[in-house]
Amino acid sequence: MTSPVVSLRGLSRRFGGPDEPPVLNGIDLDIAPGEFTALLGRSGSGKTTLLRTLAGLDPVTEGEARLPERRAVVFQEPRLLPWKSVWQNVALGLRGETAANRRKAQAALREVELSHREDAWPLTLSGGEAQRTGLARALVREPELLLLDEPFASLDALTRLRMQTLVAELWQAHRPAVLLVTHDVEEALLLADRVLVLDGGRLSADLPVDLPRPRRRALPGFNALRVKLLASLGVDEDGHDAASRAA
Ligand SMILES: Nc1ncnc2c1ncn2[C@@H]1O[C@H](COP(=O)(O)OP(=O)(O)OP(=O)(O)O)[C@@H](O)[C@H]1O
Repeated sequence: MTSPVVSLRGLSRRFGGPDEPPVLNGIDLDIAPGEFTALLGRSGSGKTTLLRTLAGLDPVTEGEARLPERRAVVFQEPRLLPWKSVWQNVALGLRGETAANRRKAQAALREVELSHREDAWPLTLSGGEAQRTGLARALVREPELLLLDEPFASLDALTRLRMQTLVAELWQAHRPAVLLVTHDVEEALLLADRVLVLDGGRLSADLPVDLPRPRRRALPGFNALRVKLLASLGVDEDGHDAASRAA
């Protein structure tokens, strides 16, 4: 087996004192090069905390984390610098607005279909355009690990569908390992090879998604996986809390 691009062993993270339960509690996880992984879990289960550790933004205080050098993150809000143009924001991924980096930024903007907005100011962009700029800024680094923290959550439904397709295409073209944090079970199944569920500080499910690509909701097996994942999140098919229904 090729060696994993990410390897976590016994990773724990606590924010409170020693009496507080840890947010992450002894996580073991390997992610293979090029693997598309989705991370689900209830609100407050620690998804962003895990993503920030993989991004190298938070220190590892308990356990071990082996991470690749080239990592890039796209957050829910695009976090663009308003005083820099679109291409200059993309070039931030490269450190330095040289002619060569400008060409790389332009190539990344072509890939996210935003060439026509290269000189625009971030405040004039739509939500979808801003997120595509964020994606271009991540891609331009040619990351081995691309971390996506609910990148479509604040977009309207149609833009969200377009962005999901774009991310699937970019992943197939560049093949970084991806960790996508999402609340959306269908989004996880449309994009990922593997879905993890975080619960009580541990990975409570690790489900392979062996559906053919391009993915569609109408594929045989899609709904069965959806129901299985919802169950591992403690929700039944209609969105009811399984525990409260059983009571
Ligand atoms: N810097 C911090 N200081 C103190 N507590 C924190 C910090 N960051 C996260 N937490 C706590 O850790 C827990 C997990 O937070 P996290 O944001 O990782 O959850 P999440 O699964 O991403 O939630 P959501 O789905 O609502 O975004 C929460 O209880 C949160 O309050």
